[in-house]
Amino acid sequence: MADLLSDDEISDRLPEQWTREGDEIIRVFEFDGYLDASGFLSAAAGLAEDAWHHPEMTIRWGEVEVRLTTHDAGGITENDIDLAERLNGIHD
Ligand SMILES: C[C@H](O)[C@H](O)[C@H]1CNC2=NC(N)=NC(=O)C2=N1
Repeated sequence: MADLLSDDEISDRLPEQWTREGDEIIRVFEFDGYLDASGFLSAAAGLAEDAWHHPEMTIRWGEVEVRLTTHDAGGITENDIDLAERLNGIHD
């Protein structure tokens, strides 16, 4: 199981456009409409399954909010950072 990251490690490794809220890292990905957001959601779910690391994702018109934490560790680990970077990669 991945170890919890320290506050400094989280700050240093937080990917672009992501913010930290307590035990989670969050990004709201923006899109031109609902179907674009839906396509991202599906692709993101595939990356999560590949990583075997599953975020909470909320789809709204024109955006997908992604919240990542490592439940098994009770906080933020490198698994969260790594998946956040991969999600940036399919959007930015
Ligand atoms: C049993 C299963 O391997 C675990 O629940 C995995 C699955 N996906 C997961 N996703 C997240 N976000 N955190 C976990 O600790 C986690 N653990």
